[in-house]
Amino acid sequence: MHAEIVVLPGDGIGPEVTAAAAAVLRTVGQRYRHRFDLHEHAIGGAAIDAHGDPLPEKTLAACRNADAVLLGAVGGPQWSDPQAKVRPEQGLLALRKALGLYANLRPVRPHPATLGAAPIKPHLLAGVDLLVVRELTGGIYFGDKTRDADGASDVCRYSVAEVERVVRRACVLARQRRGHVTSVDKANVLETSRLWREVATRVARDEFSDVTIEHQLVDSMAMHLLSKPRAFDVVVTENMFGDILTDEASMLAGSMGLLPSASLGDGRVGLYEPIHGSAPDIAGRGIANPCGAILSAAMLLRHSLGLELEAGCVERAVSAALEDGILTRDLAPERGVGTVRFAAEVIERIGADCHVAELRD
Ligand SMILES: NC(=O)C1=CN([C@@H]2O[C@H](COP(=O)(O)OP(=O)(O)OC[C@H]3O[C@@H](n4cnc5c(N)ncnc54)[C@H](O)[C@@H]3O)[C@@H](O)[C@H]2O)C=CC1
Ligand SMILES: CC(C)CC(=O)C(=O)O
Ligand SMILES: [Mg+2]
Repeated sequence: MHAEIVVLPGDGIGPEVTAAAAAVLRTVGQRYRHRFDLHEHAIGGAAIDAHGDPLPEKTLAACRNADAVLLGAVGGPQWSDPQAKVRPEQGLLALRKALGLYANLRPVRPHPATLGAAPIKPHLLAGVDLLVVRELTGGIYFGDKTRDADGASDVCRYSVAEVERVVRRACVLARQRRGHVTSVDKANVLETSRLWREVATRVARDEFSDVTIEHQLVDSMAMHLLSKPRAFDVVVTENMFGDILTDEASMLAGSMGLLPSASLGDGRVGLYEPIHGSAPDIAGRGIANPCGAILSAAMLLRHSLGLELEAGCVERAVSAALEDGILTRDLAPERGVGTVRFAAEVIERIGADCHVAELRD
């Protein structure tokens, strides 16, 4: 197949991890005879520096015309002045909104080889396999923001239609898994959460009789996620709660560097990015964990290009590298390898168990 893939490296460790994921995509293209054309464009702080705009027109146009978009991360202290008129993060929020990517899929499946790095008892982690579906284009991140001499405000708003579509997406995904959805809100306090709970209850009851739904308040969910993570299958929640709960969930896997994501809408283009940020504290040192970015590339192969078998090859190559004890420094501080070496070890293992002829038969 032929696919146009836009790569948005962004800031901090973004360029380091996207280089690793792009190398993996090129390898998949060569081994399985696909033509993947990768084109880099600017976003975030790098785009502010080069063009004065965190999401230049040219970048947005390229994303709209692509088959899929792979992104690293945006942001950093040099663009974080409270007085700044434009911020890198605005570029990413605007891109998600412009492409209508309302469902952010964040799978959490701790690998046995990284359990030792997780600050949670290993017996609680065996068999954990959950999928957080985070609403991505509504809520408090997108509401009006005001500031005056006395204070500031951020408006949180959800429409019925916004809740319906993301809950539907979560229920469809649950059907393909273990058939259980946990909807997370703060319905004891927030009006948007009372709406969320009503709509989620109705959608599940009226449209998905084969899916069970339960409701959890976000504060106790933060606790349950660590004390009984095996209890969850699909977790659906609003934008900010999903952002926070998935950083927490990365500790089930062992590092922020491990978790991938896919952002999908009803349109053609999907956006794929690790869940972590630009990690300024380790940027430029060649030690970032590229797993989240590489596994995001696997999600790109699956969800945007329909290449399920190739996606599986990449996921198994990452697993095989971890099983063979190849770990980055976030997981093995004393003996960990760098970003480039980890990517090379994954690339070496791609296709070890899956040759082109088998894939095409
Ligand atoms: N999607 C995006 O582009 C996101 C951007 N950000 C931005 O990133 C900047 C830094 O934010 P932080 O709060 O520090 O969050 P962060 O996710 O960048 O880093 C949190 C901690 O995790 C570590 N870490 C993250 N990714 C890693 C990886 N791949 N390998 C090894 N260690 C890793 C970092 O070294 C740091 O100690 C901010 O400007 C923030 O706005 C934050 C989250 C998401
Ligand atoms: C706009 C981003 C910085 C928000 C975030 O932390 C994320 O999407 O994970
Ligand atoms: Mg986040």
